[in-house]
Amino acid sequence: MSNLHNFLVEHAMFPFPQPTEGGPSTGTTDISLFEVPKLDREWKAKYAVRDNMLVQKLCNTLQNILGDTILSADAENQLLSRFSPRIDRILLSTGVLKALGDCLWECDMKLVVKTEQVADRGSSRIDYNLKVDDEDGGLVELPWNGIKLTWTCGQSLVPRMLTKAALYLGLRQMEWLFITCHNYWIVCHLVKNDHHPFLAYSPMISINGSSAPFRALLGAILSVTKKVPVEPTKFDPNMDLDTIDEGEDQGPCSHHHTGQRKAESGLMVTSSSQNSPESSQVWIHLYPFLNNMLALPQCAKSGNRRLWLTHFVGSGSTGNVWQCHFDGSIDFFIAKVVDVLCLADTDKQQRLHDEFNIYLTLESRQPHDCIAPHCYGAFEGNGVAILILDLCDGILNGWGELNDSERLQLYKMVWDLHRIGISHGDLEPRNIARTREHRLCLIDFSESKGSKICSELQTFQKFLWKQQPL
Ligand SMILES: Nc1ncnc2c1ncn2[C@@H]1O[C@H](COP(=O)(O)OP(=O)(O)OP(=O)(O)O)[C@@H](O)[C@H]1O
Repeated sequence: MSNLHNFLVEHAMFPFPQPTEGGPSTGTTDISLFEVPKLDREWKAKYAVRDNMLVQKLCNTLQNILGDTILSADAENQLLSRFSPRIDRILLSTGVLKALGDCLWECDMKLVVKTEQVADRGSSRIDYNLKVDDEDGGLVELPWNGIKLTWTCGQSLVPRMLTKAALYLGLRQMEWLFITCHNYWIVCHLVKNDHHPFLAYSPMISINGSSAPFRALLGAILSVTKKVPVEPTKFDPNMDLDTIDEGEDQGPCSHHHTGQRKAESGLMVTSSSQNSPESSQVWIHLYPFLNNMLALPQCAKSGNRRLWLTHFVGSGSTGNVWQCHFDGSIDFFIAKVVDVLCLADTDKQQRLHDEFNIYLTLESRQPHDCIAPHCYGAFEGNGVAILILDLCDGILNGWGELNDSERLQLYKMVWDLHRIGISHGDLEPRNIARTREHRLCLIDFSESKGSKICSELQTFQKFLWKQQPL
């Protein structure tokens, strides 16, 4: 018979590979500053406080909860098979989950992996979303997720990353977040408090020869599910999260493509509700891309250039797509929004720039509106880049929806595109839209390239006519 807590102190360790083995993560979570207004007051961290003892506090909580829980010889052998020689440390594999599940089992709790969204086109989202059986048999939403934020070893904790972690926690109404980067972990705790909710964060801790990261993780899970509070972090108002992104330092990605600040467009954007008081609305000033020659729609020209993102349409690998309208107008448009919060977002930003260049080419041709929705320009502001387009009625769900004349119309459209020297690069039904004038058009030029060969056209012909002659 041995003691579960002592067992964990001795065995709950991860391997410590060299940076070349696997390398640091460069993924990032998909969190938009536009989501800020959706945060409930108590979940919106306003400050960040470094707590050097945070991990230790979690380990102490775990020790208190486990007390002298005894392991039978069988249970010990079972756990040893999970923990020896080392726990598989990669969150995207199941080693950690199995080890956690076994420990919770010893505490008469069952771990259920609810959803698992693994890396998507180089951008890591939520790795795991877990549930634990609570004592009454109901399911508890487990506020723990391992996520990967862009953070290279040795880099100090940049405020921008903390802002993102705080947003992530607040939007998902979770208290704990474990950020991993190669051999290091950072633990974040959202401390809810009506007067000044804040984010407590640990210094970077190494997994080298230490079982503390795993114990802290289990401590966070058990403290929530068993409702055992962790020793509080002292509030310190020195680092104000709300003002972090203001000022001249616009972060690593800003002006990446332009190298200089552009003239302000007078355009502002928000996802705040129009019913919310002015004081709680979050507005971002927008600056046109340097090569933006396109004019805003007529309804935006009469003075008030405020853009309201009103309805979330969908998201893709480049960014989030919103329905929007200008102040005082009932004409709806589409805004394709890319977060530019950290270096890993530069890839998406580049895709938006490339897509905008395609729209510029199309807009300079007549009749441009046969191929794609009208584009009204591309802009960037604090942490975002945005493309404004005409709103279409919907997208195709499959090629089978097309009648004969639509197939011809579409084929001709792609033919025209290639004549201009552009290949779309992603001709799928989801990228074919129906306009409000009941025509078809192509959307999503984020994979488009200049093209000399027409293999895309040949493949497309096969899609449409299933290899039968025209
Ligand atoms: N002009 C538009 N009108 C209406 N809906 C649109 C428009 N543009 C995009 N959408 C919607 O938003 C979704 C995502 O847009 P889009 O495909 O441009 O984004 P993406 O990030 O480039 O996606 P992908 O991962 O396919 O490359 C589309 O599938 C469509 O439903």
